Amino acid sequence: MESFAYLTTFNWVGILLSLFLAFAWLWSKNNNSKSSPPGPLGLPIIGTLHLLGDLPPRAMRKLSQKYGPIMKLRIGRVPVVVVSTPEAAELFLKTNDKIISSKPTAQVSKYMSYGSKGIVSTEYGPYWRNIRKLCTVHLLSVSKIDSFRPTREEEVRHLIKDLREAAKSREVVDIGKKLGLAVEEMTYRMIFGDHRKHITESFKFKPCVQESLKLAGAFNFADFLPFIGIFDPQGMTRRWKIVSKLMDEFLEKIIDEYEQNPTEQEEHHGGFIDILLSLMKSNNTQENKLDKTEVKANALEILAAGIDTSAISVEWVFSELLRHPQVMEKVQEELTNVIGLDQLVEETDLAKLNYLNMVIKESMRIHPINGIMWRKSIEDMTINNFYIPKGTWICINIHAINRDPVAWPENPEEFHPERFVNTDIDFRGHDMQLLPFGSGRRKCAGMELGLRTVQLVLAQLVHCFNWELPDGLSPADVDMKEVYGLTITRATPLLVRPTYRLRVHNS
Ligand code: HEM
Repeated sequence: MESFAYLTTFNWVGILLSLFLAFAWLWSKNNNSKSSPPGPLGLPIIGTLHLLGDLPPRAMRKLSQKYGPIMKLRIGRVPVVVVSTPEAAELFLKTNDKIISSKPTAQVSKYMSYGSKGIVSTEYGPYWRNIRKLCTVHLLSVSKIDSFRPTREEEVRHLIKDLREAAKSREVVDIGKKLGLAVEEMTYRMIFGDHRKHITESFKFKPCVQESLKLAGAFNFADFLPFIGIFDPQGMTRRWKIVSKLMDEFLEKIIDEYEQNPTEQEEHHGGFIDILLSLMKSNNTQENKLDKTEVKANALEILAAGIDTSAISVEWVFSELLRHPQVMEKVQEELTNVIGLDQLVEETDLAKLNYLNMVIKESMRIHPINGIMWRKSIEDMTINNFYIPKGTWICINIHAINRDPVAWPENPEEFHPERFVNTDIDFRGHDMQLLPFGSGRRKCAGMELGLRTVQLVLAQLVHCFNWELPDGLSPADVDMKEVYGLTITRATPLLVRPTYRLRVHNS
C-alpha cells in the first residue's frame, strides 16, 4: 500500500468513479447486445393480454408505432416478439426463416391435428419437410389443381344459377353466405371425392367442422396461461372433445372403406384423402409413408386451411367493389372487352384479366384474411441487437406490414388498385410489403388453388351480374367492420341485389 501513498483522497475518488463508469459502460454495452426488444410493461399473470382488445392485429400495430417494428409482448406466460414492418419482416422471414420455421403448440393442434401431426401445425423438422413435399407434389401441384377444374367450374355454375333465380325475383341475397357454401362444397369435393356421400348421410361432419373452426379461432386462455387449462374456464376442452370424436368417427369410416378395396377407391373416389391414403398403403420408403393418424390430421388441416379462406377473400374484394362503384365498372369493362357478353369466364381466361388481378392484390393488401402469422423460434437468435431466445413465439403482423406507410407512401389505408400499375410487386412471398399468403418455408401451400378460386369466383360474379345495394344504401354505407378469429371476417352480412347482365341464357 506504501506505493499508493502518494494518491490523495481526491485521486482515489477519481479512480473509483472512472472504474465505475467503465464497468457501467461495459455492462450496458454487453446488455445492449443482448437486450430484449422494447415493449409495454405487463400486468401480473396476464402480461400484456389486456392491451390486445378484440382486434389484436390493429392493437399490435398501434403499440408498434410506440415501441418499434420489433417489439416484445408477454401474453400470459408466453413471450411474443411482434414484427410490424417490411424491413423487419425481411430479417425474420428471409435472413432467419429457418430459425423461425416452427409453430407454437396450441390446444387446437391437440384435438384437430392429433397432437400437431398436420402440415399446418407440426414443428419444423424432417416430418414437416416430408409432408410439405408430399402436399406440393401430390395434392396441391398445378397439374392436380388443374385436374379439379371441372369441379370448381361446376360449383361456380350452381352459384350463378342460384343468383340468377334471385335476380329474376329481385331478391336481396347474403352474398357472403352463398359464396361460403359454394367454396365449401368445392373444398369438400376436392378433399373427400366420392366419400363426400357420408357427409350428407349419418355423420354430422359439416357442423363439426364449422364448430372446430370456431373453436380454433377463439382466443383460448389456456394457450397462454397453461395452468388454468385444467379448469377449462371457457368450456373449450369439453367442446373440442365432442367435435374431435365425431370427426374422427367420420374419418375412420372413410379409412375402413378404403382399406376394404384400395384400388377401387383410388380409381373412383379421387379426392385428396385418397392420395393421402395411398401414401399410407404404398411401398414407399419409411420416410414417405404416412400412418393413419397422420392421414387424418393432414386431411383435417388441409380442409381447415382451404375451406373458408378463398370465400372470405372474395367477400372482402366484393365489399370493396361495392364501396367503389367506379372500380366495379372498370372490372366489368375489362371483362366485357376480354370475354364479351356471350360467354362465361373460364379458368384459362383468368391470366388475361390484368385489372381484376390488381383489384384482388389491393384487397388482399388491406384485408389479409390472416391478420397475424404465428411462428416459433427453434434456436436463440440476435436480430438488430435484440436477443430472442429459443422457444419465443414470433408474431408477423401482416395487417401492419401490408399498410406500412414507408412501403406504401400513397394513402396506405385506402383501396386503390391503380397503385399496382407499372409495378411488379407480387404477393407470392418475395415482396415483404405484401404478404397475404405469408413467406418463407411455411408460406401458404395452397396459394395457387386459393388464388385460382378467388379469381374465378370473383370474375364470374362481376361478369354475370350488376349489383345494387338494398334500401337506398349508398356505397359509403357499406359496413367494413371486422371480426377477428381464425381468419378476419366481416362483422355484418353483405346484402346485395343482383341483376343478370350477360346475353347467354343457358349457362
Ligand atoms: C385466398 C386463400 C388463402 C389465403 C389468403 C391463405 C393464406 C395462408 C397464410 C397466410 C398461411 C400462413 C403462412 C405462413 O405462416 O407463412 C397459410 C398456410 C397454409 N395454407 Fe393457405 N391460404 C389460402 C388458401 C389455402 C388453400 C385453398 C389451401 C389448401 C387447400 C391452403 C393450405 C395451406 C397450408 C397447408 C398452409 C400451411 C403451410 C405450412 O405450414 O407449411 N391455403 N395460408
